[in-house]
Amino acid sequence: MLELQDAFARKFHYLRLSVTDVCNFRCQYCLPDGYRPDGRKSFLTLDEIRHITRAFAAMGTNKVRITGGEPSMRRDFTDIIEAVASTPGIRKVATTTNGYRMAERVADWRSAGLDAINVSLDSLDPRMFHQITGQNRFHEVMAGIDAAFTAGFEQVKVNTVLMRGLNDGELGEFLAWIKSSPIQLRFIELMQTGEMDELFERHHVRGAAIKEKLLEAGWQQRVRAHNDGPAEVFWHADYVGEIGLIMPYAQDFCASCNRLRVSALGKLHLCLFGEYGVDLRDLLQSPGQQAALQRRLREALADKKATHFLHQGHSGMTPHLASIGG
Ligand SMILES: Nc1nc2c(ncn2[C@@H]2O[C@H](COP(=O)(O)OP(=O)(O)OP(=O)(O)O)[C@@H](O)[C@H]2O)c(=O)[nH]1
Ligand SMILES: C[S@@+](CC[C@H](N)C(=O)[O-])C[C@H]1O[C@@H](n2cnc3c(N)ncnc32)[C@H](O)[C@@H]1O
Ligand code: SF4
Ligand code: SF4
Repeated sequence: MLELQDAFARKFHYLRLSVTDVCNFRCQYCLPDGYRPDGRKSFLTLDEIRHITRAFAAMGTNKVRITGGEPSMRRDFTDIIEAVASTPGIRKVATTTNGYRMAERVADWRSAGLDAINVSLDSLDPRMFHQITGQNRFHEVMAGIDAAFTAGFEQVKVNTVLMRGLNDGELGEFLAWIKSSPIQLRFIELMQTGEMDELFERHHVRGAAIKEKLLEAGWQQRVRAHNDGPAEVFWHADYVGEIGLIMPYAQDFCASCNRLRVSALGKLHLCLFGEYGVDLRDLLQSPGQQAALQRRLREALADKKATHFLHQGHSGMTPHLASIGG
C-alpha cells in the first residue's frame, strides 16, 4: 500500500473529518456571534463521507475524528459514526464535541462504533463556562461526560482553551476534578484565527507556565510514541487522570504533525492554518472515482509545508476553527 507521506517524511494515518460548520455555541475564541447560516452551503452527504473514508483508508488512514462545527448537530450523526466505523482499515473512530445531546445519545454513538470522545469544557465554574461559550449548559456537559463513562468509555479527553483572566486560574480545581476520574484534561493554547480581533492579545497565555507548575508538583512527562499527536502528556502517581498540553506556538510543535483534514464542504486542508483547500467533491460522487480521488490526495500532499506561519501572524484562510473542525 502506498501510504500518505509528505516531503518531510511525516506519515498521515489520521483524518479529521468535519461534517458540518453549524454550531449552537458561541465560544468567544471561535464563533463569538454564533453560527451565521449560509443557505448556499451543503455539507458532505453520508455517501460522500463513505467515499472519502474509503479512499483515505486505502492509503493507510486508520483513525478518523469526526468534528465540526458541532458534529452532534447532524441528525444523521449516529449513521455517520456507523459508516466510518464500518470502513475496512479504520480502527479508531473519535469525535470532538461541545457535549450537545451527549447525555442522551452517547450510548448510541458508542454502539454505532465510536471508540473515543473529546469534550470541550472551558471552565468548572458554571458562570465562567457561560461567559466563555455563550451557553448556560455547564451541567448538561458534565452530565454528558458522566454518561460517556456509564456507556463504557474508559477515558474521556476534555479540551480546555486557556484564556488569560478568564479560566487560567483554575488549575487547582481542574486537578482536583481529575484526581479520581480517568480524564485526560488538555489545556490548549489559544490560537489566532482570521476573524479574531484583539481577543488573542488579550487572552493568549502560554501552556509553558502550566508545564512548570506541573513539574514542580511532581507530575512527569510521558514519553511520546512516534504516532502520538502534538499534545505533551503528564501523569502523577496520585492521580487517575492525566494532563495534556497543546502548545502550537512551541518550537517543533509541527514536527509530529500526523493529520490531514477534510472540511464539511469536501475540501482537503493540508494544515489547520493553510492557504487553500483542495476541492474533492467532484470525485466523491461514486465509488468508481476512488483511484482518481487517491491520486488527487497524493498529489496535493506534495505541497504540505513544514509548519504553520502563526508566529509571523499568518493564520492562512481559516476564519475560525469551526470552519475546518479544529
Ligand atoms: N495547531 C494545531 N492544533 C491542533 C491540531 N490538531 C488538533 N489541534 C487542536 O487541539 C485541540 C484538541 O483537538 P481534538 O479535536 O481534541 O483532537 P486531538 O488533540 O487530535 O486528539 P487526539 O486524537 O485524542 O490526540 C483543538 O483545539 C484543535 O484545534 C493540529 O494539527 N495543529
Ligand atoms: C472547532 S471545535 C469543533 C468541535 C466541537 N464544536 C467542540 O467545540 O468540541 C474543536 C476544538 O477546537 C477548539 N478551538 C476552537 N477555536 C480555538 C482557538 N481559536 N484556539 C484554540 N482552540 C480552539 C475548541 O475548544 C475545541 O476543543
Ligand atoms: S469551539 Fe466548538 S462549540 Fe465552540 S463555537 Fe467553535 S465549534 Fe462551536
Ligand atoms: S499547525 Fe499545521 S503543520 Fe502544524 S501540527 Fe497543525 S496541521 Fe500540522
